[in-house]
Amino acid sequence: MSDLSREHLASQLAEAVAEALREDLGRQERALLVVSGGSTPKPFFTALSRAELPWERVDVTLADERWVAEDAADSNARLVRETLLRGPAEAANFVPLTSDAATPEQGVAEVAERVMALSWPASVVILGMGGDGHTASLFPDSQELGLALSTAEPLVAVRTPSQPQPRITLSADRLHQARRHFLHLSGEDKRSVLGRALAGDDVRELPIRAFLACPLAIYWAP
Ligand SMILES: O=C(O)[C@H](O)[C@@H](O)[C@H](O)[C@H](O)COP(=O)(O)O
Repeated sequence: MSDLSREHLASQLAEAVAEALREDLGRQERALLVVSGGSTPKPFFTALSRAELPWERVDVTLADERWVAEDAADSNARLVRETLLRGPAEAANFVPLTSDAATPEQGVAEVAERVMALSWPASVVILGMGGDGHTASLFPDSQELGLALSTAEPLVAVRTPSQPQPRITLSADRLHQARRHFLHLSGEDKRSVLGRALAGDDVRELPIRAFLACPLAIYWAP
């Protein structure tokens, strides 16, 4: 693992995303940025937070979220608040994907209203990928995967044996509603999984495949 190359990749991705936001803000009032959570994005979020742009006109939301309190260690909202919404980017408008409801099934309608009020299509969607080929919370072992891949609804509550927490995720349809898609991943294991995904077409086996047909800028470092 080369930290330097991952840091460099993160900076390159941050520059590309900042440029995309500037471009859209040059012709519309607001721009929507949809980001993924997990561990990979941290250096990217830090680099992007330093970008000089009219952040007060940028809405930021998540591709998915664990249904946990926003101050929980594994909250994606906490990750975004602590690493992206700093410095210049602190002025951005962050829209989290959780509510006070006890479960994502009870909270999904309220969160969907909040998300639908944003300025779609998004300027940018940043996807990550897990070792099982999931992206957002489109997990191959989730009983809601078929729904999340086919519904026109913006959000789906997800439970999956491979994850300790219930989740909420943007649907594949909603994640496709963006002008630009980026896939940010690192390491040899994920490169190998991506290679398998590119060589096949069964989306339910490797859900990242749902995004490999559309223009997708892949940012990978060892
Ligand atoms: O909530 C999440 O965990 C993410 O949205 C998820 O889809 C992530 O992108 C992958 O699981 C990769 O995570 P890592 O970057 O931690 O490998």
